[in-house]
Amino acid sequence: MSAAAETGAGQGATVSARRVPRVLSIAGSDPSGGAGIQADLKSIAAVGGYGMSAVTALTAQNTRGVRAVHVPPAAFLGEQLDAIGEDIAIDAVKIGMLANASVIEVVAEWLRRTSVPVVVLDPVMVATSGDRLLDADAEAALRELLPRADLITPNLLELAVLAREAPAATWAEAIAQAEAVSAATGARVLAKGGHLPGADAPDALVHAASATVVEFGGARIATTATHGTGCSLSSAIATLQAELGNWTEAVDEARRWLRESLRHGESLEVGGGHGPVSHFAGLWSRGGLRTAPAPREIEADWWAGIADVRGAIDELPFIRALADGTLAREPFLGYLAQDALYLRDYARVLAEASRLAPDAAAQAFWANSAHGALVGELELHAGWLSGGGAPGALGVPGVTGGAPGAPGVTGTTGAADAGRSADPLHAAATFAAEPDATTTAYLDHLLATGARGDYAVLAAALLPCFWIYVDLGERLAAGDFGERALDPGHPYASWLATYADPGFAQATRQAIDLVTLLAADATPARREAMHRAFRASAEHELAFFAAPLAHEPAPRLARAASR
Ligand SMILES: Nc1ncnc2c1ncn2[C@@H]1O[C@H](COP(=O)(O)OP(=O)(O)O)[C@@H](O)[C@H]1O
Ligand SMILES: Cc1ncc(COP(=O)(O)O)c(N)n1
Repeated sequence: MSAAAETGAGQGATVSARRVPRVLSIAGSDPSGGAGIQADLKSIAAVGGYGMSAVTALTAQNTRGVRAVHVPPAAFLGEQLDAIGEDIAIDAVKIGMLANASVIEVVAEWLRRTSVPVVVLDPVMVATSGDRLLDADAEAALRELLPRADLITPNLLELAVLAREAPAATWAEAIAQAEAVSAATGARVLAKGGHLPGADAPDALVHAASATVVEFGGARIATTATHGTGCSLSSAIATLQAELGNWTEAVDEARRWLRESLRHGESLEVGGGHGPVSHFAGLWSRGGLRTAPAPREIEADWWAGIADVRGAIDELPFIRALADGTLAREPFLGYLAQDALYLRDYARVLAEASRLAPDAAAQAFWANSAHGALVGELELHAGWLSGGGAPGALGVPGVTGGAPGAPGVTGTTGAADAGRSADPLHAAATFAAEPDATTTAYLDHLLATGARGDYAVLAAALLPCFWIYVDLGERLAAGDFGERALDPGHPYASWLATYADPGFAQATRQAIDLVTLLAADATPARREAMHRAFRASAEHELAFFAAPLAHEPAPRLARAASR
């Protein structure tokens, strides 16, 4: 019982290689983790980048406020920047807290001699708590740095300072100030409405050179968790701009991510002041937290997990006698008769997998397997069961290692077939037997798994029939069960050849790849259900091989007399 399937187009196991932007944050440290480089690294990772950080200053702060600031010698920041820049290609830089004029000078000098495709500057001056994060006398130096940025992301108060005006009282005033700053610096300016009164928290991307203003509307989210929103937004935009190459799309996507993170911030229960946003809330809920094993690991685990079943199959008198040619004709024909019945329904279940398959390649694979099981393998069975001559001379029926899409059968296999039924499916003897309890149990398991409609679980249940047979066939053909199995005059040579066929091995490889890829992508619970179905089928395989030489079939239950 195996699916001698033709090799249809397989389920590719490759995951598309997306370029992960390498993003550097030049910013201050917030030990409470909500703002500064800590927020930046989380944000970069949350939107799909690889984060790096060069620390400008150390703050002692929490969600309630900043207690102290320590600025290491600016030259040491230069050392950090050189260490990173001399080794790593940087796709984007986000600049945050700069603390004082000498820090700004080091950053400006580094930017002058480093080519970075994306520079986002968040002109941090005052924390959400109201504490100063930039020396008052450093404003002039900061102003000189602005033209080096591609995008500047000031909050309302910072925008007013940069525009040398009073803080905007209306959104229209904020946009006008952003236009002025953009015109003066050449950079795009993102005006942010987080500090506006009212029910809305809009942002606007302003570019004076192209006279464009793109507004992003959005209702204000009722939350106290706004610590680090500016840091988080600017690093997310830098990352997304490196990936998407489009400022409007980058801002739009970053805002959607930030709003989702804002909604979940309070649930973190961090601190008694303005808490942080929950940077990974969306990822956690959509992707889960558990690690997933790779397909190759699943393959090794599942195979090792049925080592007991495989060992028991190897020891079966039926397999031993089949290998050394001492198996009597009766149990062999009994086995083939049950196998023919099995294959007929197995093909139905393969067809059900084809019906449920989510893509055309998998659909074709299962359909080909169904065809191969019915037509290809049954040719062998029909030859024997119809009493046809010496099937050992038949060669390999059914399994042709042809191109994808080619039918998985050989109609006839030459002169040696003479005397055999031309159409095995119509040969009266093929399905003449009654299914015994073992065959019925295996088929019930497969048919029920198919009826439950979970494609991944069904695919896992179908796998042992491929895998155990191909493994057995290959080891028999390699002489692992004795040299006699290699003898062309072996009485069951046609059976041995069928399951050692390279086309069958190739189809089995595809089935393993397809199932283990599904398992790797599944939730842990679903993967476990797949594994249970796989294990159950393997146990049925053992029972199926044991049945022909089991001493006595289990006594039939006496029917209750009906009145
Ligand atoms: N309560 C809120 N609801 C929705 N968005 C907000 C809220 N608070 C801030 N934002 C958004 O967070 C980002 C940071 O804005 P803002 O708070 O103005 O800057 P900063 O953190 O630099 O002071 C902006 O996109 C702003 O619209
Ligand atoms: C080290 C550091 N950098 C920046 C901010 C600004 O935080 P916010 O984004 O809430 O304005 C901060 N509080 N601490």
